Amino acid sequence: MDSYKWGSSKKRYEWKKEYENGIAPRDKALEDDLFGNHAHVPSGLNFAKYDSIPAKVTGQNPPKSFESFEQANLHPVMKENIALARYAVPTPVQRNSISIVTAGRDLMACAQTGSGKTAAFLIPTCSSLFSRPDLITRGSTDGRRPTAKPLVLILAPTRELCSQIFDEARRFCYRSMLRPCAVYGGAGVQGQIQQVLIGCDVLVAAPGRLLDLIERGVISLVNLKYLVLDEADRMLDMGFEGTIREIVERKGVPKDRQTLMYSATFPRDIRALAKDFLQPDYLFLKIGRVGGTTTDITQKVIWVDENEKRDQLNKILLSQPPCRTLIFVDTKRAADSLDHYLYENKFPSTSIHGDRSQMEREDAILAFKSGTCPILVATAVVARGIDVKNVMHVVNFDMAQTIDEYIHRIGRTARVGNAGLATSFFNNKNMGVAQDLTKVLQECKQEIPSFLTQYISKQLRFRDDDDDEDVSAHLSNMSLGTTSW
Ligand SMILES: Nc1ncnc2c1ncn2[C@@H]1O[C@H](COP(=O)(O)OP(=O)(O)OP(=O)(O)O)[C@@H](O)[C@H]1O
Repeated sequence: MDSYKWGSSKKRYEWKKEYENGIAPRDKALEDDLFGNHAHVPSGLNFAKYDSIPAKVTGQNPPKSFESFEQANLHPVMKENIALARYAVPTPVQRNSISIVTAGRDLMACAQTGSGKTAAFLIPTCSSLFSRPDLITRGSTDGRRPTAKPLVLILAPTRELCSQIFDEARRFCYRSMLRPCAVYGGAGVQGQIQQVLIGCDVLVAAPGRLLDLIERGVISLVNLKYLVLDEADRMLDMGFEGTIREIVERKGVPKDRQTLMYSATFPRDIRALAKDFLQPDYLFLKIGRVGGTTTDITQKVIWVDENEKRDQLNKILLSQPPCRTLIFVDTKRAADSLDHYLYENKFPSTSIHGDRSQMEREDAILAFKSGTCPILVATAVVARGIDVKNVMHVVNFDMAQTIDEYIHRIGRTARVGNAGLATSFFNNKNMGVAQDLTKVLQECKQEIPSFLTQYISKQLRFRDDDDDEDVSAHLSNMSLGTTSW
């Protein structure tokens, strides 16, 4: 177990004092690890189409966005790292987010899956700190127990997502003084403590493990400059809200930090709740529709009764050229059982769910990424944020129970302008999502199967897509019981 290489202990650039008066040297081996082909998700033919998606900023005096990374007011080292990552042009969420964060404003941002939200917060926050060596602290030398004092805290809902954002942070902090770290449950806590005590300026954390390390006195948030909630609507829903409040409101987080929130979906009631954490003059950015998806995904919905699902899946997998396929099921047991079935039928599959040990979870993602097991059976644990190149097909073996969950799941394919396919098995058990699903299919001009035609709307209206100032009004109407949808 000790010799296992956890995601959180991966190598990062180690700044040395002697670099202070010059330029930090390159580290060729690390550069290959961070920016080599294996780490690169090439943008697709439809990348240019991002420009046609309307971007809207709501709030007082928003700063102007910019056209190219060159025009943005970024540190030269950050510009080099962006070039190494092969990002030629910023996506719309990056253009707007970088200028808003650089202008010192709080932000709630909503943009489609796979459109570069991670870099939209890492680039401006880290870049602004590259020129602030005065803020960086390292363990005390006076014999007292050292405490890590991060300047940037990124909270994310799953261990896999923390590990992935940590990888991005290792890229964007390359050749800088900032040392990124990740803490999340399941992985060896001692190794994580060792790492944060060496130096921890950018911390990617799952809420539970972070709270534990704050309570042990290993991490203190008193120096925080930026608080980022990735998958913010998930971080503020019932499962996490209490822990987030505990961390943000009762653990010494400075009131004058900047707070940034990102997601592809943002239900109106959660947006209203999110205001508790934002400055009153925060800006609300939406690229396209809140909760919308990309037209680069071909969405197929087919009727399949429960007892026919396995046969149907078998047929689909055999009828398509072998490609990286992610299959979602509802429960941990279903994941185990379907993985077993596929394995017995000689498909190269593996599976991931919350009852697996963290070692098994990291191994499953690695096998899927490397292509050793190009079929991954998963529960919702990888529905959000996970970015694996060339996922060509997402199958909802068990249909998602909410439209937002559906949007995140199918968003594992067709990332950064690539095309992808999502096939959903639908039957009597899924009628609860029929109306919202039909709207999404209509909006994206997808084929609507005969069993959904009764839900076709003459006028498409989406309840989460109003601008942010409407949210409070909506909530008070709701409490009066006058909401009509
Ligand atoms: N400007 C860019 N040019 C090219 N590729 C980019 C650019 N920005 C981001 N990418 C790549 O796009 C992919 C998707 O980015 P990211 O995971 O941040 O998307 P996201 O919007 O957070 O998606 P999700 O909502 O699913 O979490 C990543 O592989 C990232 O490296």
